[in-house]
Amino acid sequence: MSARYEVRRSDKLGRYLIAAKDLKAGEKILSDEPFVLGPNSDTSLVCHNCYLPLISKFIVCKNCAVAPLCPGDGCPQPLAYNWHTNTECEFFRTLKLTKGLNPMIMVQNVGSLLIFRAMLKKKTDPQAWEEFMELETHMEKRKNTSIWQYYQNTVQFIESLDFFEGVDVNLVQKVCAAVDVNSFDVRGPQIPAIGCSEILRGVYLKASLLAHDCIGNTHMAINDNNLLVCHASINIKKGDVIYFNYSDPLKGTTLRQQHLLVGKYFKCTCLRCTDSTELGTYISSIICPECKIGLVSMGENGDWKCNNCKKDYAQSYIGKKIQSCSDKFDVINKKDEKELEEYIRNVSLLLAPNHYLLLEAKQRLAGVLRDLINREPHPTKKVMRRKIQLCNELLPIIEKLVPGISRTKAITMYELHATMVQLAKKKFDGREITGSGYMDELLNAEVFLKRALEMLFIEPGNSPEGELCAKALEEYRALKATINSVLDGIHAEGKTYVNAADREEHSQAQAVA
Ligand SMILES: C[S@@+](CC[C@H](N)C(=O)[O-])C[C@H]1O[C@@H](n2cnc3c(N)ncnc32)[C@H](O)[C@@H]1O
Repeated sequence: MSARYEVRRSDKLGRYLIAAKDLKAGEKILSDEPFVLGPNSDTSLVCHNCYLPLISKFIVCKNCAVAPLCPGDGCPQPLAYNWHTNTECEFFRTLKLTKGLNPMIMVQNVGSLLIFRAMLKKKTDPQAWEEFMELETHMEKRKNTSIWQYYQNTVQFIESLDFFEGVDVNLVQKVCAAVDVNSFDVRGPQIPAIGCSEILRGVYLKASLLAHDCIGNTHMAINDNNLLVCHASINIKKGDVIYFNYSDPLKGTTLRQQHLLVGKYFKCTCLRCTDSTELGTYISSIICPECKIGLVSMGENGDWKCNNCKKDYAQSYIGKKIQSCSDKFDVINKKDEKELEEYIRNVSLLLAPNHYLLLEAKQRLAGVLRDLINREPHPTKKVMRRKIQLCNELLPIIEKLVPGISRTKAITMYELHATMVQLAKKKFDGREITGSGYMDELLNAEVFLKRALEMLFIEPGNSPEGELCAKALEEYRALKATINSVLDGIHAEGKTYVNAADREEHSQAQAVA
């Protein structure tokens, strides 16, 4: 396989990747095993072998008598990886004898486990360690700031172990910085009986070289074995920079920039960040309090201006208005349909129609309605119509901000198709639409399901999205069968089905004649 990317370096980006050849949307660019993976620094106790939370009790590894592990039958099998490796186990045994390392010290310092394991690589995998040490750390910007202070406990813990020469404050802080600047969120193992997972952090040496842009051109997936696979999300031309969006594309510029500045230490100057309308979505804008017609957006100097009456507003004034909408969102019950509807109604009077707070509320509401439709034996058409409306409102914005292959887009399209099919069936069963009308609606739904499937196909099989892909494929087969049987029904009545577009064309031609 010829190389798909090359490493380059610039003053602005440091090292970054470019396409070594034209890459098609959906084409694999790289795959990467984690250099290190572990819990966040603010974690509660987790099993040192599988990273499942240890809620009330644990056992201690029989060999080293140090590592806290899953009680009872042990870690759920099969395990993707044993994080408490033989090497670490022997190492802990030695530290127990020489430095008095014991399980309680590990319990107290579980937030430093990831850093400890990264440092252990210096002994166990010196070549990967060298590469890890080359990663961007922004050490100078971190020195003596609150983050430096925050990691002092980790420094003390690692220093107390004194497990190899040359361990000092700067080295431990550098490892903490390399993890902070370069790690990816990774879904931990599923917690039995609850079904959800903790979020872990993983450093991937190849993938961490990807530069950021708020309109990325890649799609990243990490499977249950923690393998990261990066695909092109749109066509990328040879020589183009390969970008990954480090931030949340459905947040406004101020929030994205804050996240990048605080966590990654740079100010993003991408096309979206320098466009006050954010590619025409007005995702951060509010309705002008003066003329009530225009939208007020933030210009480059940080001041806000209405695009209709041109009135200027101070950042503090607009900031307060958005903050009050955000505070209201924080306190509502996001599982309650009525509360979400009321929130959407109220803030729609203040915020631009695609404001990120409204988008989030609409995404939540679509999820609540999905659960309601799936739970109720006879969901109403009103609920189905509302869910379809929400998906239709969300999709064009997602399309603009995350062009090409996107997980959120795929899931929204899948959800849209599912409810379109359910609603069409209900209307057909209730004789509200004819066989042809039913066919029209099923074919419309099929378009969304096909597009969702095209995107879901690259998701790893052993991930929730991969499972959704398998489910969507089943539903695609079922939809095809329904379409064929509806078509048979039309033919049995001695009629032929003409699709909606052709019917329209035909009636226009007749009108002209
Ligand atoms: C995950 S690392 C990427 C690899 C890094 N360039 C290196 O040489 O190790 C993230 C860092 O890359 C730089 N970077 C990435 N994208 C950038 C961008 N769009 N503008 C400025 N700096 C960027 C920043 O220094 C950021 O903290």
